[in-house]
Amino acid sequence: MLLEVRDLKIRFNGRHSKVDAVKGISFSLDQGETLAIVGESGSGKSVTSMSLSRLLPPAPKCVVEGAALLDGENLLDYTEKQMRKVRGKRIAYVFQEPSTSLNPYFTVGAQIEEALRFHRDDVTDFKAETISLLEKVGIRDSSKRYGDYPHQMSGGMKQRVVIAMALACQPDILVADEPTTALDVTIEAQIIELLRELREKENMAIILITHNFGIVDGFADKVAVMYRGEIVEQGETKQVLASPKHEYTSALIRCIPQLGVKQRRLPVVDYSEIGKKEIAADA
Ligand SMILES: Nc1ncnc2c1ncn2[C@@H]1O[C@H](COP(=O)(O)OP(=O)(O)OP(=O)(O)O)[C@@H](O)[C@H]1O
Repeated sequence: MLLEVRDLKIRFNGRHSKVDAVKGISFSLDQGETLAIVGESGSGKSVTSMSLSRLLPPAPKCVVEGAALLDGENLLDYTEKQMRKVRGKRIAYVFQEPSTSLNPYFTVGAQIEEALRFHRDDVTDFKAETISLLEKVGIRDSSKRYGDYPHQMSGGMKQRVVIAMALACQPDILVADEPTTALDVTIEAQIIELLRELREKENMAIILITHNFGIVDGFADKVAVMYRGEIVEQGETKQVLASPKHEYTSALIRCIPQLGVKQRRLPVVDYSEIGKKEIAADA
């Protein structure tokens, strides 16, 4: 088992209030496997993924309990120095908005090279490796685009550059947190296709965080559905899609737009209907 998260709890302590953002969740990930964490805004998906690299504010503002075992070692017990060897190198992130991950004052080539210099002792020709990474993520004319600044690229291209930066570190786990939300639908499909290809070529495990069940089908091996800080259902994607056990999962699946099916408007999730109970087997 590459990653095993056990009874993870995350609490934010404000001056006047406390938020239990994650209430004891468990999941696991094997090498080369893809897990999708699906849920609506505020359900605790991002803080879960950020806790794995300890990117959350320190205690007492944010208290994280439980265990996140990477190859059997609990990341939550790591010192800051040990953690620096995990970030990027073992767990890398691609966030929603590529512009926030790129520095506008440096060329994309320089930014990928910086990641290589920091994380890879085996590379000697940084420029050549950068150009080959740009090619790998599907950027045409990569030797020319190497010298581009982020503003000279489209949103989809910038997200490809961010993915190249993540790949530069050869991570075991790539966390893609809503990687296509800021992009239009055709570009979304291309980025998901790129992640699918890379997973196979690089044998990376992927955690895809999304509110959109539509991009999970055919991409993720397993899915965990989060609702208000809890995983209400998890399992093989095909199984969950074919016969969801929880009302919230069914509601999310009903929101996937279907090609050829005319819908005046998307269904609305009716929260009054969502309890802890599972759907009856014959429902
Ligand atoms: N730094 C913080 N301080 C206080 N509360 C926070 C902080 N970060 C997140 N939270 C709270 O934790 C909860 C879970 O947030 P999280 O960002 O993980 O949700 P999410 O499911 O990823 O949603 P989104 O897709 O909108 O990012 C929310 O109630 C949020 O307000």
